[in-house]
Amino acid sequence: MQLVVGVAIVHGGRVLAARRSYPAESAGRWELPGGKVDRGETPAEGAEREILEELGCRITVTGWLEPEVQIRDGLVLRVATAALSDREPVPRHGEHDAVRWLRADRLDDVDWLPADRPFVEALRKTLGAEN
Ligand SMILES: Nc1nc2c([nH]c(=O)n2[C@H]2C[C@H](O)[C@@H](COP(=O)(O)OP(=O)(O)OP(=O)(O)O)O2)c(=O)[nH]1
Repeated sequence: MQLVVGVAIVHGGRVLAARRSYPAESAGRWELPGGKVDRGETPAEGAEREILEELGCRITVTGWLEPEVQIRDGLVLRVATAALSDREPVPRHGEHDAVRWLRADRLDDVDWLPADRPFVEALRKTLGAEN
């Protein structure tokens, strides 16, 4: 079973969503940036490494959201909440072609990947608690 970590970076009462540029079936849809946790890495270490690679910024994992969602055979998604530790995230390496900071009342504005949808209500609560 391969674990994928999506990271809900929360800052100023908003969460960062990223638009995938590939593969074709996911292109144009939105996700929480992150990726596959490597062997020998904790999920939090994987989250911090993927965000540094994809967005060029450091984060600190602050918690985990329920539930755990099967993306497809052999691939499971967990979502971490995280705080920004330094500069603003900027997409690099072409995996994402846009990012947006969404407030609680804007979470439905983007077309989330199916596996991310079960997390939207938990995200709304997390952001509501920040305000
Ligand atoms: N990162 C991320 N991936 C997600 C989310 N929701 C979702 O279905 N996925 C899927 C898309 C991909 O099929 C898979 C993660 O692959 P990835 O391409 O982000 O991971 P990676 O950077 O480690 O990938 P790789 O190129 O090394 O295979 O999980 C999400 O919120 N965040």
